[in-house]
Amino acid sequence: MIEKLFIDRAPQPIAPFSHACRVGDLVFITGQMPTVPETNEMLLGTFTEQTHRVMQNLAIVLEEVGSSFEHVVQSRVFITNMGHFAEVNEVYASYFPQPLPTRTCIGVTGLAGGADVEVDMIAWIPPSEGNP
Ligand SMILES: C=C(N)C(=O)O
Repeated sequence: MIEKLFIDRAPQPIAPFSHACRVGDLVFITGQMPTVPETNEMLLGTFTEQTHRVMQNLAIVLEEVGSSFEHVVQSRVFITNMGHFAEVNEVYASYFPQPLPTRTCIGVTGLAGGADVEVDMIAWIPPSEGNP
């Protein structure tokens, strides 16, 4: 069964998608943008600022589905300028315990809403009271 999840606390969708789809103990999370959840406005700051916001948005979704950065198995990072690769990596890595999940980084010509950073993830949902 596929469970399509809508997360109230996360930034609201700016395109036709669910925040996440759960299949068994895996959750597939839509690419998060640097959108501020409280205002639903895009934070178009530096790559560092945008990456923090993106990772904070992913933290909201991970928490709401009963997972965490520790349980991410794969991510994809999209950035509009590979000149900021190192800057994005530093912020990105700071959210994970070691060892890191698998990842692909892709340089793109543009992202929705004029953003410079987008990250999507696949994560495992470990057993818990709500997920026996
Ligand atoms: C923002 C997106 N993740 C999208 O448009 O697909």
